[in-house]
Amino acid sequence: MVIYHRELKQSLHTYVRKKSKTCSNISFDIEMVTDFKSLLPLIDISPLVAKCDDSDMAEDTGVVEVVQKLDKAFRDVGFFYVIGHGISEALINKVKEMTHQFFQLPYEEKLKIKITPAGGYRGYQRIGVNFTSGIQDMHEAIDCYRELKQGKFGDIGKVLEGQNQWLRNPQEYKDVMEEYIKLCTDLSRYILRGISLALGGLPYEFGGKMLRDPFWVMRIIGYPGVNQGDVIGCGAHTDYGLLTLINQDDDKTALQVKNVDGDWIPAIPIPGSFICNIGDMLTILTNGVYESTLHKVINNSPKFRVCVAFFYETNFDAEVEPLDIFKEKYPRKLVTSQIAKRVVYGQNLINKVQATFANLVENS
Ligand SMILES: N=C(N)NCCCC[C@H](N)C(=O)O
Ligand SMILES: O=C(O)CCC(=O)C(=O)O
Ligand SMILES: [Fe+2]
Repeated sequence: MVIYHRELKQSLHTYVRKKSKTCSNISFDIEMVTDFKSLLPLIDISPLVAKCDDSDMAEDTGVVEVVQKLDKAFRDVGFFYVIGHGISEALINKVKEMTHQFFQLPYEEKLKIKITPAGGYRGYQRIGVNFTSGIQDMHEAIDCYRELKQGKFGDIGKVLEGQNQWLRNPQEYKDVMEEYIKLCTDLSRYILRGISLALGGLPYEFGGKMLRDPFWVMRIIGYPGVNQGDVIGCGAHTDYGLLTLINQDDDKTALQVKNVDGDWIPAIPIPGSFICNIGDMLTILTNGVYESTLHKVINNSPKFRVCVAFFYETNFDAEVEPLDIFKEKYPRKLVTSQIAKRVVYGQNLINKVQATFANLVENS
């Protein structure tokens, strides 16, 4: 069952607009916006961003409040809206505008940066190339990965070696996206510090050897509009890494998140926000305390929808397993989880990529 309340959406938007007009320091009370059953929680993380590099951040009352909200959001839903993140709404919007422009180019033009296995699975894929659980996804996309130094990770790394591909159309697309990636990387690191505190650790529990040199993935996605019925834009899945930051179009609701009761909650867009969610590697590191949540995309609007998803990951060669501190604090949590208890991040990623693009043949 999909819970979708027009009134709820209306009131959420009015609430956000009113708040942003009346307060310069926007602050939300999560409970006023959501009950965790029909809408995702919303957290203003500005105190965390402000104090992030202070050694005494854990004593700040603003930080403590954010941390409590993060803990509740991640235990109950695994998803939340991030506001007060410090990335300008102008940049967030520019990224989406340029992405719309890219997808409007003629097909032949987009094919100039076509994804191939030999090119490290980087670049443009037409609608229907991507599969989730064996079913075709109705989206086109550009896939990008952090640069992998040739030979650094042996045979595992080789699969993803290649250059990210960009058309000079729109002109400054590459530069804007690279700036955006940098800011998203920083923001993810800040949120991770909050998560570390939320789990009862020090801010830097995730600074150890698995996370010193974090990998990242970015998917620039376009979902065609439809005139009737539900078309699966992306089938139900959990994300593979640590944290995901989703930047989606403001004017259509398409992403749906499964809640604890098994209902699909619509992730109604909130302008200027990111949606942040947990990936499988965080589930393993936290010994299963924070579980990655199933989500899917159905764009049933007649308009083309874009989403830019940034995935913040561990080191490429990290052997990911529960951190000792969380094993001690939360024993036996992972025993009940569906997720493996130990994986090599890069190998796990490659298995996913190869399954997703099983039908992609060289030179097609
Ligand atoms: N890097 C991430 N998380 N990408 C998410 C894509 C999810 C769908 C993919 N076809 C799959 O089957 O997993
Ligand atoms: O389009 C969206 O809103 C989310 C896409 C997504 O879940 C993914 O690429 O992993
Ligand atoms: Fe996802």
